[in-house]
This record gives sequence, C-alpha cells and structure tokens, in this order.
Amino acid sequence: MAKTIEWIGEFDGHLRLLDQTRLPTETSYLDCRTVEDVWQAIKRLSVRGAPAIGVAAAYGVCLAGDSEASAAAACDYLATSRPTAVNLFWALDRMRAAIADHQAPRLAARLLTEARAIHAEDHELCAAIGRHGADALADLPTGAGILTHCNTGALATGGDGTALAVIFELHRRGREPKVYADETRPLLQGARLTMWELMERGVDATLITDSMNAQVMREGRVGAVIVGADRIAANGDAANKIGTYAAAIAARYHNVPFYVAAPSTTFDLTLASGNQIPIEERSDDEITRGFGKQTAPDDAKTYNPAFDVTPAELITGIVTELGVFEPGKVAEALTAAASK
Ligand SMILES: CSC[C@H]1O[C@H](OP(=O)(O)O)[C@H](O)[C@@H]1O
Repeated sequence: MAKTIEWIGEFDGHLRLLDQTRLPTETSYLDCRTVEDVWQAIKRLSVRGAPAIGVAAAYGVCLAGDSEASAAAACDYLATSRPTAVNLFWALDRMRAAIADHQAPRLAARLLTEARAIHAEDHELCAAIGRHGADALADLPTGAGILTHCNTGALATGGDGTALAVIFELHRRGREPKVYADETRPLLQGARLTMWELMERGVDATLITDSMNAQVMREGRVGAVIVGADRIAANGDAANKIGTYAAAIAARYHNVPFYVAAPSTTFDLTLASGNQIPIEERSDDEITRGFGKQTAPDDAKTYNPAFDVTPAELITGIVTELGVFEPGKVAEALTAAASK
C-alpha cells in the first residue's frame, strides 16, 4: 500500500505526501520542501483526514528552518489551513511545546523527533481503535453489512485508520464484513478513497450514493454504521464529513447502531457541545465543477459546508484507543486516562 505520509531524510529532509486528489486513478506524490507546500496540500485535500492533517502539519513545521521564530510562525500559519479537524491544532501545540523545551543547538532535530513521535503514536492509536471497535461489533453475524461515510482509513491517519481500522480488524478476524461505502459528495472520498482502500485489502465493498444509505438500511442490509470524526465536543457531539448527520438520523429511524471511531486527539473538551465546533465552508466549484465536470449553471450559488455535527443522542458508542464509551461518558474516561 502506498505510504500516505513519509518524511524523507533527516532534519534537513522533506515531506512526501501521497496526493489524494489524484486517487484512485493515479498514484502520485507531492514532495513538500516548504511550509507553504504543506499548507497548500492540506487546504486542497492532497493530504486529508483529521489525524493525517495533524501528522502532516507537524512535519510541515520541520520545514520552517532552524530558528524558534520561524518554527513558531510555521505553527501559526499551518493552523490557518483548515478549521474543523482539531487534530491539526493538537499537533501544532505539540510542536510549539517542542520549540519551547528544545535544547540548543539543534532545534530542527528536536522538531523532527516530535513529528515522528506524533506519527508513530497515531499508528498505535489506530491499531487500538481497530481492536476495541471490532470487539464492540463482535455480536454482528459473520458477513453482516456495515455502512461507512467518507474515508477513515490509512489515507486519513498515520496508521490503519479509525472507522476503517475497525473494518480491517473484523476482516482480519474472519468476520467477512460487507461494507456499504457512501460515495460522499462533493469530493467523493468514499468512492475514490474508501473503495480503493477496501478493494486493495480484499474487503467486500459496495459503493452507494449518499442518498441511498437510508434505503439500504430500510432493506435490512446494514447491521451497523461506523464513521470517523474531525472534532468531538465534551458532551459527545461529533463533527464529521457532511452527510454523517443524515446517516445517523436514518440509522436511528431503522434501529441500526451508529458508532463514531476517533482517537483522543480528535476530542476538544474545551467545547461543551457540538454547536461550538467551527465548520469549514468550501468553494462553489467543488459542487458545480467537481473533478472538472460542470454539473450546474455558470455562477450557480451553492452552500458547501464540509462537515456537519451529529448530536450525541444519535450515537450508540464512541470507539477510542481506550475503549468504547457512551457519548456522555467519553470525556470523563479521557480525562481520567490523561491524569494517570
Ligand atoms: C479519520 S478522520 C477522517 C475524517 O476526515 C474527513 O474529512 P476530510 O476528508 O475533509 O479531511 C472526514 O470527515 C472523515 O471522517
């Protein structure tokens, strides 16, 4: 499997990103040698997915040069690339702390050590989420249908993914999950990326349009829904790719369990509820000229929020590296773990 994110060389090296805007038809890479290169890659979703954005930004700080001022400025600039995924800000705060506590003279080496640690830690968080999520879904019959939205796999993280890590683990355990992947308009992360990842791994996957997910639930094809998240508030409200909220409503109506899978780095416990989560709005042309094909009149007005918020009351459980929790109890569990 192509590497989503790779640092090439040592502290004077550069960041290589798999360009996800070219998938699934082309496997090509971006060699980022400046902070601006990384900012642009995040902005246009060449690298995307909450944890992956944080990992890429951490490496981006390593391209800022060997002064505290340039590294701090890089943290501030990279924080402006996208507003919703809190992993970006969590990772940049980790890098700011590394700037503050580095021992002269080699700031660059210290920053690269921290970025590599963030990357390696996320890899382990993904594996733990996969195990805990597969345990939570252990009662599903072998061959059960699982619906997912957007892309939450190795392309979105520093490891095997979040929601897709659960599906990969079920596959490894021989549970033969039959995945229904929402195409996920307008940028088609489900069609382009999730289908690519699942088919690469030999997982049974069926592509559907977003508007079909309620029908496949009504037909009894889905035993569970599992999605990722970009920011989860203290009460368990979860921001995720646009369309997630509609899937959660359909799941509740059809009594289908609805899980959110996310590492602790996706939680923002400073926010009491999801109403406070900043939602990114993106350009008209992602809807009217997606992937170069004009599908609306010139200058058609659009509304293009990249995320929506699923209220905790619609979430059966939140799968973290610490285990699976009811939405209202996850903040307490994370706080307790952090204090150990
Ligand atoms: C494992 S987090 C993936 C998360 O990020 C995606 O958003 P985007 O593709 O815009 O970066 C989507 O919300 C996924 O659930």
